[in-house]
Amino acid sequence: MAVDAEGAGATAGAAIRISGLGRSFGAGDARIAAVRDLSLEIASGAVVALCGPSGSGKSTLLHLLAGIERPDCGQLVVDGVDLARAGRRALLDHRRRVGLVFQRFHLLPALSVLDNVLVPVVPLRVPFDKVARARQLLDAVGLAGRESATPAQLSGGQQQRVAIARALIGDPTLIVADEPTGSLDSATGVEILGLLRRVGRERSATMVVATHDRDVAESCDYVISMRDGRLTSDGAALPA
Ligand SMILES: Nc1ncnc2c1ncn2[C@@H]1O[C@H](COP(=O)(O)OP(=O)(O)OP(=O)(O)O)[C@@H](O)[C@H]1O
Repeated sequence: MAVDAEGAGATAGAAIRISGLGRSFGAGDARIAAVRDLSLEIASGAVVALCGPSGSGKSTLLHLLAGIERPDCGQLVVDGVDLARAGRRALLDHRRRVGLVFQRFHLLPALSVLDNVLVPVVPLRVPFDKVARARQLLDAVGLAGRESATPAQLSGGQQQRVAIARALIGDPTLIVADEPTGSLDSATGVEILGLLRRVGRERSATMVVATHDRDVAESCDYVISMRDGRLTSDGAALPA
């Protein structure tokens, strides 16, 4: 199965090439194959929705893509690096190029909005002014002026905007979002996905979004579905 990039900003060639990918948990009779014999190509810059019932393996696939989990078997090549075989250093470098967005935002409650955005780059030496970049991103997600607020002072949608800014601070080439609208009402969810798409596109980032929400899935370029750890659909573009 192959998923192409649509629209501006895409570069030639697949950013993600997956072949015969497998990941299991547990042992013996309790062994669960969360991802099994999965093959897929996603071109750089594509925005892909990943659908499927609970337990079908979506989060596991996202964790594999992000380099948080290691595959048991198969190939998982992201920007030329096979994460199944990469050494520790290469895996760390990969993780730095991934922006993560979660359903429950995972903001640190004691930190200000600005400091939350800065968290991923605090330990890193980066070729830009971290604070200036964080402020710029907060502006881009519509939160200029709220830098000193704490997460508890923000609505759910605003907290997810902070999480999106945090995901972008390291200039990711891949954005992995696990149910990013799952804690939001549906209008806010579509708005947040629109924002994520816009900021992702501006950076030509490839984006994979796990979602149960049909509206969110339809707003992506492609929809792929999983069941029992396998892909069930062929990644055809949905009609506009
Ligand atoms: N760390 C783990 N240890 C044991 N089993 C796991 C682990 N992670 C995932 N699983 C199992 O793997 C299967 C796939 O889980 P996964 O979370 O990837 O599915 P999902 O499609 O993301 O589900 P949901 O939509 O509910 O988040 C499930 O049976 C789950 O219980």
